[in-house]
Amino acid sequence: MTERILVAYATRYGSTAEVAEAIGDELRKAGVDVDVRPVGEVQDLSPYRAAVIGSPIYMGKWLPEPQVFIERNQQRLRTIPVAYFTVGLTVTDRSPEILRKAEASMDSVRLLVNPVEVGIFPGRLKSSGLSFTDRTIVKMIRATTGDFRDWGAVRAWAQAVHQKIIAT
Ligand SMILES: Cc1cc2nc3c(=O)[nH]c(=O)nc-3n(C[C@H](O)[C@H](O)[C@H](O)COP(=O)(O)O)c2cc1C
Repeated sequence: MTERILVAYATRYGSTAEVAEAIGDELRKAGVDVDVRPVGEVQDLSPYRAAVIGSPIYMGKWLPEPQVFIERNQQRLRTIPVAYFTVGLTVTDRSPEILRKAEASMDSVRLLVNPVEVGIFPGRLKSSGLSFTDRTIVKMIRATTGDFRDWGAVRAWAQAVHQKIIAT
């Protein structure tokens, strides 16, 4: 079987795409071929030995695209190791309650395909470039803007995922 791994992601403002690229880089360092793709561009899963799929959280939920992708491809995904990652701002606070809520954003996809690993990472919120609706929500909830991504944690997680994949 091929050693190629897919890292597929959804993003609205690019921060999850960069997390996906960092995961891809780390897997490449471990010696595997990796494709990092927006989930909407993935047509065929047959080349892949494993898949890492991630989304940012918006209003407590994953974006729809990766959920639809997992639902559509659940049969194939159930035959290979799959890992999920979630990017959100609340999880800069690593308290159990906050992490449990962030975990809940993956409940529906976990029911479809059980992952070998999950990762929850702090993201980035920019003050400019947001859609009108998102800007309004950010103002309303007085969200803190900034880049809280922890590249060390992302890379360590990618290494752990690689270990799980080769052990499966
Ligand atoms: C309108 C809006 C709603 C958000 N809702 C949540 C949320 O419910 N939980 C959370 O942890 N982060 C939330 N965030 C923060 C995003 O998950 C974070 O900024 C993420 O890094 C964005 O990813 P992207 O740049 O790939 O789109 C929200 C951000 C916006 C703009």
